[in-house]
Amino acid sequence: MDNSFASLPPAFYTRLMPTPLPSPYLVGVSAPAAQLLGLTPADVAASLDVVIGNTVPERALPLAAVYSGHQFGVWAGQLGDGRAILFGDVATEQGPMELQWKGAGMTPYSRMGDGRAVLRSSIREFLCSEAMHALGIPTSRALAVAGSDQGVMRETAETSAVVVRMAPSFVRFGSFEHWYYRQKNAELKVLADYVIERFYPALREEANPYRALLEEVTRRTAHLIAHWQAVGFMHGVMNTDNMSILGLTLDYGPYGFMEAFDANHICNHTDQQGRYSYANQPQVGHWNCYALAQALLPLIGEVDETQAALDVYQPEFAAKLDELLHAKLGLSVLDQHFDTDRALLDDMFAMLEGVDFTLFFRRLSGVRAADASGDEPLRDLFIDRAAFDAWAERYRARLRAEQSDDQARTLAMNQVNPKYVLRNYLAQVAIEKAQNKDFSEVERLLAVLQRPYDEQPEHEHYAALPPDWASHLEVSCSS
Ligand SMILES: Nc1ncnc2c1ncn2[C@@H]1O[C@H](COP(=O)(O)OP(=O)(O)OP(=O)(O)O)[C@@H](O)[C@H]1O
Repeated sequence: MDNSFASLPPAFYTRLMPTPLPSPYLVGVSAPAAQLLGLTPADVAASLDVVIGNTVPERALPLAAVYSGHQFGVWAGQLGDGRAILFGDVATEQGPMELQWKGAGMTPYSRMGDGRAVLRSSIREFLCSEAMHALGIPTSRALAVAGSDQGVMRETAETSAVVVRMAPSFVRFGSFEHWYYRQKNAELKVLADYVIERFYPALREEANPYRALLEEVTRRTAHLIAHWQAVGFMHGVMNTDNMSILGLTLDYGPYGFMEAFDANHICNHTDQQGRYSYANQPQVGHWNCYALAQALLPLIGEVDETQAALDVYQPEFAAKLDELLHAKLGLSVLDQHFDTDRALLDDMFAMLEGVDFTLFFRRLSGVRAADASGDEPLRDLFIDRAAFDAWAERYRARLRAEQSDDQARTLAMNQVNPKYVLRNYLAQVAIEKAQNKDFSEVERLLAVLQRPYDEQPEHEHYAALPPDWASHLEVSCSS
């Protein structure tokens, strides 16, 4: 095991060891994540001491990286890996993957924190990382989660856990902001060169590789957020220290999937102003790229060039979202339908208010082009049936302009509209069982979420509307 990040000068991190936890137990393993590393779940289970951070793999060089960032729009100064420890990278068929423990103890960047993560939030990160991957959305992965009964204090007493997560890199926008705000241009350049060399080698040939880097990261971020919007994912804490330089979904905290549609929904109870609401995510993504642009300005050199790189955000986001929404509706993007499609989509979102987001799109594939005979299950989701009927007629008219027949379209739509997403209450059920040492639901739920587009008749209830008690669930930054 190597640690490429450790090839950077020592100013970028602090070498340290994880702090052991007593009597660890395995909570869950992701078989596909293990497979990527050439391991079986049994191999991972046999290495429980490594998963929890009590044993450091041979040749690993554990370290905590320094970064800064804007939190809720305000410059927060130095942050850094306060509870994540990078221990090395492993070659995989998708290129080298860095491995981190999250929750493995204090680091010099822990500030007021205890360096720990609770079982609840660790299960949420584990499940959602793998669920997002299965949905086809760029994300950090999670190999395994292990727990220990060592207590940690949050709003109430909870127990500790560690997630082993993986990504080609955990470098964040805030990693660049860190050096920019300290006016350390030499370090800024070292970091940018490292990222280009390792993750964007094609950009070395560009006239201005730093401008090209900004443009590419901006494009990836725009695409990532289009994916989030299309699947109804809300990140909850889109601070610049949670924005990946590779355009991955990073840091699963108080996230949520849209249930009863409300464009202004805020999934993070701590976010009282709704800065990170569903509707605001695209704009915040742009704002965050702006913060990165500011940090890269000394390397790019020209304000106009920097602005031009940033300007790709809006058109890239709009085009990607349009493409994804068209696919969700089983429509092709055709210029001659531009205006009707715009109106069809706008009116769809207006009509969707209060309707379950995931069920709506999944059931949409049952609509037939010729008549209303396939409408029923979808129509049942609406209180205002007349409004639905009127929209469905327009949708049908538009479907008739497509080449595809109903059957082919249904199949294609079911490949892009998931049946199973990680609803908060599903995670909650798994968490409560796990808190009583029953990890079977973590395993079952993970297996369901790893095939989100498949009909799984035996797991139909995982696709159902949330129960009444779920409306009282609140997730916050506390983790
Ligand atoms: N319990 C804790 N102990 C120490 N540091 C913490 C703790 N919780 C959060 N932090 C630190 O506070 C900052 C912001 O927290 P945030 O919840 O966004 O990150 P995180 O979930 O810990 O980590 P990551 O972004 O690596 O997934 C990060 O620098 C993080 O390391």
